[in-house]
Amino acid sequence: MISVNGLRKRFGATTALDGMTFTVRPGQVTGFVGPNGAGKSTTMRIVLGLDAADAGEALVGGRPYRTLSDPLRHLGSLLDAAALQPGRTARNHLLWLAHSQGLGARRVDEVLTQAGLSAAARRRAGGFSLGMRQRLGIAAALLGDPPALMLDEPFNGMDPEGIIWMRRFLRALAAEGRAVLVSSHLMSELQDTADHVVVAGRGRVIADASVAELLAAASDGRITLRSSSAGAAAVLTEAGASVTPGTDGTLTVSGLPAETVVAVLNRHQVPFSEVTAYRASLEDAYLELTRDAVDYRAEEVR
Ligand SMILES: Nc1ncnc2c1ncn2[C@@H]1O[C@H](COP(=O)(O)OP(=O)(O)OP(=O)(O)O)[C@@H](O)[C@H]1O
Repeated sequence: MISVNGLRKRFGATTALDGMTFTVRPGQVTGFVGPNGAGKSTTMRIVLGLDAADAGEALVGGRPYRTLSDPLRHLGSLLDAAALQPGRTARNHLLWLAHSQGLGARRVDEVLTQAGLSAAARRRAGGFSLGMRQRLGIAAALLGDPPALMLDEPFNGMDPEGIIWMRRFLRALAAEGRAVLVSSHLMSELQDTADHVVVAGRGRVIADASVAELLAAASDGRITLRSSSAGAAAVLTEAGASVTPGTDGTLTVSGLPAETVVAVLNRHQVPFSEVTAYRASLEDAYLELTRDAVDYRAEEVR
């Protein structure tokens, strides 16, 4: 288990962390998302003892990371997949890490297989694509067979096949009972992967909930329907609903139960089809939550 309690951190005039607090539970993939500058990397660096917090604490299995005598057996981490010696082969890179922790070559070969890198084990890591470097980073994180994993943007640079592999792999690691924290810019990457999501903004937690809860809140009892009649939006608005036209000819309706929507359209003899409960995506939920916490946003195109 990883717990982050009231972390505060300033860099000069910038407040990077402003009371960041959350827990990463065993047996779950916890997504850690938020706009640029939300404080995700700073939080992870503090968990690993690479930065010192001004206040608060971060614990791994109940202890500060710096006090662990064999840390790779407690927490595996991937912060920067590009950080490796380009001249070393993948296997030698892992052997070097393994020896520093009293782990043998057999474990190195196991994690190379797990990460799908056996065939590339004797190639120089400097020639690896970003996706392969991510796999090598994951292999390194797994060396000590730790109960907790913390991965910063592991989907970065992965091709579609790699993304599917990574999703399944993270799920399997959580199913083995590990606590898995995964940061990402793209909420969509975490769909079908994360059980739980911590949304950060401006150095603190904006939402900390299960994926099911987030989706239910963002769906908010809305329904969608399809109608070719221009009158549909008008009669529903008049009946008290709020209506948003979609780009695909659908209307999203909120503020009225489905039965009332159907009754209103029938009463006004407005043709319609496909009345369904609106299902928000994780991306929708995220955009709604972070609307006020984004530092940099492109001007809307008019
Ligand atoms: N070493 C540093 N010196 C000065 N400012 C820093 C430093 N590290 C982080 N910051 C600032 O702290 C804030 C939080 O940054 P952090 O990298 O933790 O956010 P993030 O959520 O990981 O962002 P991103 O998604 O862009 O990686 C930002 O405003 C950033 O500019």
